[in-house]
Amino acid sequence: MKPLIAGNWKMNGLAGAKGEIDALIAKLGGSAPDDREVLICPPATLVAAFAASYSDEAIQIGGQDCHPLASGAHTGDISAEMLADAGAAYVIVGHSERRADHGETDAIVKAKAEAAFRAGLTPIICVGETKDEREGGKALEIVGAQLSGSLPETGETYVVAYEPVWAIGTGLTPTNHDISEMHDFIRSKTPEGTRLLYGGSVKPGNAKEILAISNVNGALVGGASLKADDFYPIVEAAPGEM
Ligand SMILES: O=C(CO)COP(=O)(O)O
Repeated sequence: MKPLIAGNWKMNGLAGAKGEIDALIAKLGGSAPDDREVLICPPATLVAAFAASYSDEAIQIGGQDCHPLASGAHTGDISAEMLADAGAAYVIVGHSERRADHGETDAIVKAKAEAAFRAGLTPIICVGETKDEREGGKALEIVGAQLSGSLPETGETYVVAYEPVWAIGTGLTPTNHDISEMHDFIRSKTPEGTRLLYGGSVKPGNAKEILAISNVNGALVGGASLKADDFYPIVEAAPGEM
């Protein structure tokens, strides 16, 4: 399988940030190498413009969230169909910032993943434990429960991102042993061929080591995806086809 290096821009980036993608593509020599996939998930306001600009480039565009329904009276929300219509290929669902800030349950995350399939998008389903849960020895149990509640049961392909909440934006990362243990665990709970991403303080300095861990098939990168100078070395650090 091809590793997937995905950038989650969160609520960052105005139209001028397109320059960072142009710079990234220039560093990549015009397009991402054939043996890895590169995805940028910008704020919803930029999805259509970016998807139109890069439709011929080997960089994909994704959304950061979607509503479970296709349309209706849901002020401020965006459906998976709208993201697909705007040119997105992927959508992140169940990010811990949405689970925490918007009360998203596993059942809602699962409904969003199913909405992504309905619209022809590939969902990136996020799971991860808090600091207290990790310190209490409950990381596997918590992630196991999130997986059983959030993963769709259809045979369609999805991506799982393991993002320990305490590692997001903190500069902290689990040990290689803990990442390996968790990814082996997630592998045992997901269909063969499912790509498993690690996310949480992935930086140019630690990407190579993390991406070399078995059952880590890519990264979901927050802060370090905003600048081409930081994101490019992470894309390059991924091993080729695995
Ligand atoms: O939440 C993340 C990606 O979805 C990770 O964020 P950071 O890379 O900034 O820690």
